[in-house]
Amino acid sequence: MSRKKPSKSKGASAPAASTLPAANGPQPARSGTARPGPDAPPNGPPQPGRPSLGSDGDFYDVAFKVMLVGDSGVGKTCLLVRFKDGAFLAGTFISTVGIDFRNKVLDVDGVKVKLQMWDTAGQERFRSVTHAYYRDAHALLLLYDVTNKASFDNIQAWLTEIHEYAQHDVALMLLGNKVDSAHERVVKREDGEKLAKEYGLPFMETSAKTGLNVDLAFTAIAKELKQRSMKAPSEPRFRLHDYVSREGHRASCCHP
Ligand SMILES: Nc1nc2c(ncn2[C@@H]2O[C@H](COP(=O)(O)OP(=O)(O)OP(=O)(O)O)[C@@H](O)[C@H]2O)c(=O)[nH]1
Ligand SMILES: [Mg+2]
Repeated sequence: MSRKKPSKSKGASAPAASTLPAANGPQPARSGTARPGPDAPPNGPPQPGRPSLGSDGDFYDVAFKVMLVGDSGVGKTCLLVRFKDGAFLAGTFISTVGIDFRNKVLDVDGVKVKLQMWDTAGQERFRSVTHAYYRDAHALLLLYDVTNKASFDNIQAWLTEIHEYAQHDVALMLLGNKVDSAHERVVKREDGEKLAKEYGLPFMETSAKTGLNVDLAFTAIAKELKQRSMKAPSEPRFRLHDYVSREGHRASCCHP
């Protein structure tokens, strides 16, 4: 069994994207799937009955790729670190170079779902690098910063890019981050809701600093992807929109 250690360093150079079948199927559990790029095995139907050991030493049933996109500085890396490690990266802003990734295995209704989370660089000069990864993504978290109007205005441009490069059925969620910075807020919650409605996207406001809605955003995506790939005929359909609007906490509720 392969025990390759995946590169986790910032600034990891971008491997070429691996080929996916048109159906954008989930990755079945098997060793070595933690490593993105040319060595990653082709996707295929999930095999929930055969939990496998990933290269991080983590058992999982099915794996999916989730990509974080949005302008530089909106908090993609911090959101990922908050979710993965439960910590906030305060201090000097270190912009991501190229692409970085982290893995986390979640228990979704008794199924071990491994999320391979790709943290992209928001800076324009890395755009061609990130384009190569879109088509392999099963889900995209599109972020803007509620204290930065330009990052909100750029959401439409990001959606155009997503439609151009991602799979047509990619699971997509819009996140307005940094809601802890109430005094600096320039994008109202209603504006985010309106934009999300316009494009038919599930929407939540988050804070990588306090952790507000961070676990929820990733869990919602994991539930959606797991259901898409292994829903039993008798099982009621998971509705991402409903789940997110029902479970999403408002910043004023002072959740963690
Ligand atoms: N107050 C507050 N600051 C945040 C939050 N999330 C991120 N930040 C800060 O915003 C800055 C940018 O965060 P990053 O996560 O590095 O931004 P990024 O989107 O990864 O940026 P690129 O890698 O350049 O694309 C850092 O100084 C963070 O400390 C948040 O939820 N609240
Ligand atoms: Mg970053």
